[in-house]
Amino acid sequence: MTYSIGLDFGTASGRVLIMDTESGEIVATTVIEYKSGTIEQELHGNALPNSFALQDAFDYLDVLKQGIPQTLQEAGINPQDIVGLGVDFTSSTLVPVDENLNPLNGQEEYKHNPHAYTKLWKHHGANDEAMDIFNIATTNRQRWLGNYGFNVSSEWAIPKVLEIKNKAPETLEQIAYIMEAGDWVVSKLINENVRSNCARGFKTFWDEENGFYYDFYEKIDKELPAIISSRLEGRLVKIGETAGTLTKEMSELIGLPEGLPVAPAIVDAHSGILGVGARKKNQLTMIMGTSTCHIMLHEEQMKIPGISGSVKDSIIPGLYAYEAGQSAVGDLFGYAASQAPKEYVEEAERENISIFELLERKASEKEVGESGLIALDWHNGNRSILSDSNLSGVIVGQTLHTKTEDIYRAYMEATAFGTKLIMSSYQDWGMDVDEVFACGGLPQKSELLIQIYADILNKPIHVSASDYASGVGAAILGAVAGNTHESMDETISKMKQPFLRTVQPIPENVKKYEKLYDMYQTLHDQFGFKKLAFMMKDLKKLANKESILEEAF
Ligand SMILES: Nc1ncnc2c1ncn2[C@@H]1O[C@H](COP(=O)(O)OP(=O)(O)O)[C@@H](O)[C@H]1O
Ligand SMILES: O=C(CO)[C@H](O)[C@H](O)COP(=O)(O)O
Repeated sequence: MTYSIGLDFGTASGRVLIMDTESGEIVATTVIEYKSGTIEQELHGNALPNSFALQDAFDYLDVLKQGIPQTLQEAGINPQDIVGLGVDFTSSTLVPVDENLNPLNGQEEYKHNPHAYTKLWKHHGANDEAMDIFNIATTNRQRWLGNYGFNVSSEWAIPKVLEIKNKAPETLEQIAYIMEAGDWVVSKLINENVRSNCARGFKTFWDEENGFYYDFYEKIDKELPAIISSRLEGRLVKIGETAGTLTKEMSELIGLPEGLPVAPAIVDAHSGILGVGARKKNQLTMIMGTSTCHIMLHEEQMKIPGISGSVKDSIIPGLYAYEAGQSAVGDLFGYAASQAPKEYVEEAERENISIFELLERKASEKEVGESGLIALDWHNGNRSILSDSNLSGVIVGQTLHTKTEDIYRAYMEATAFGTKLIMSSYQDWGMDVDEVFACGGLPQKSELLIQIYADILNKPIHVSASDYASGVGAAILGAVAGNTHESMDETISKMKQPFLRTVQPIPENVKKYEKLYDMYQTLHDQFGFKKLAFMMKDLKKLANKESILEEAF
């Protein structure tokens, strides 16, 4: 028997999976929480701006050093039977490193310097830079931003690099490479600076044909082209290929055989597509966790406003993958749960259930529309379709009778309405949505959530049996790197996870939600209007799709 390892690095933890490459069985898993978590309020006693979300890359190494031996032991298998290893990671999560690929924050003199730390995908410290880049693109928006939804997000790599240049130029001098965290893990494993086409295509203004858009960088900042070519270049490896093999040093550290094939890193959400086995056009996959990503596959590239991006060969060789997303989903539910009143906390304790479970049960007892609330889920900004990290959350209709569970349910509905808007954008551009898949940590945790999504999208939703779809995807790429089967397609067929259940829309709820969706759209357009109006002006000129845009917005 042969096995493959998937390393899935999420927002709060890293997960190690060992999978049987023939049966697709997940033989063992380990979850390692990041010791420093997300560093948001203060760094070693110094306050950080609200927009900051940093991590300590040494925590990722713990996932390798502790997680892999622990999982091997639990699986009770011979490490020599492991044939490959794959890595997926959140993105754009950037690690600044020195010449030896060591994170800069590990050096004593940089311990207190936020710009020496990993900037997590949801770090919004580059909001001003993103807006500047968006404005600078005016002269050639179709070419530079066309494959990026005609927009710029502070969650992407280039604004974050520019932020370091603007706010900490002396630190930038000491940074040898700025790496996507997934590329960094792979590079450490094989001891070579390699970069995957997946995150690069989605987060850096790059495509395979033209490479980095150096003419655009030049317009943004005269020094940027040199910064990018020295700090972001590296040997390019494509999804489906092998990045390299495990070094002796790493082999001794993590207990896997020297020379083990390692796959290039894939963005975590994208990896989920492989895990559920979505391979055809017209399949929409929602990867639902701290945030949600909505991925579509298609054989053509279209410049769709408000969609985060499209990249060829980034998940399935030969197809374009489109990504859209919502920046706060599980995070928003976590925030709502943290606001629960004392009597709810006590009730949950008495019943020995989590606050999530208590709120879900109470919210399930409510009828659609009963609370009179409508919310906008922009508590961590809006990724799609407005791409504005400065936007904030809204809840209307509160009265003295509003209960915590009403708000909790309104937030769930808001995320589903946001997903409907994203799905409509795909449909407006000619991508039918025949099937909807849900994976990630959330779908299994909340039945109510998936029912609300089925009702609001008016689509049956197939829920993955594994809450580790992204890790499964990484293990699939590990098996592909190890040449386990004839083709990538065959590897996916053997290792993808089955569906746990299909949730059907309830017709009565569908009707009620249609009315609420109209209200949601009004609210969405009112509060997102400023940025939208700005985009509309250019998009009308560029995209020549006036009627569709007018309807959609
Ligand atoms: N029962 C639950 N209902 C709703 N949300 C939950 C529940 N349990 C955890 N969450 C939220 O799910 C998110 C974690 O999702 P998960 O997919 O496990 O992790 P990641 O995003 O790191 O990959 C957290 O933001 C948390 O607040
Ligand atoms: O932007 C991303 C993908 O492009 C992030 O990786 C993602 O949104 C964070 O993932 P998760 O919610 O699973 O932690």
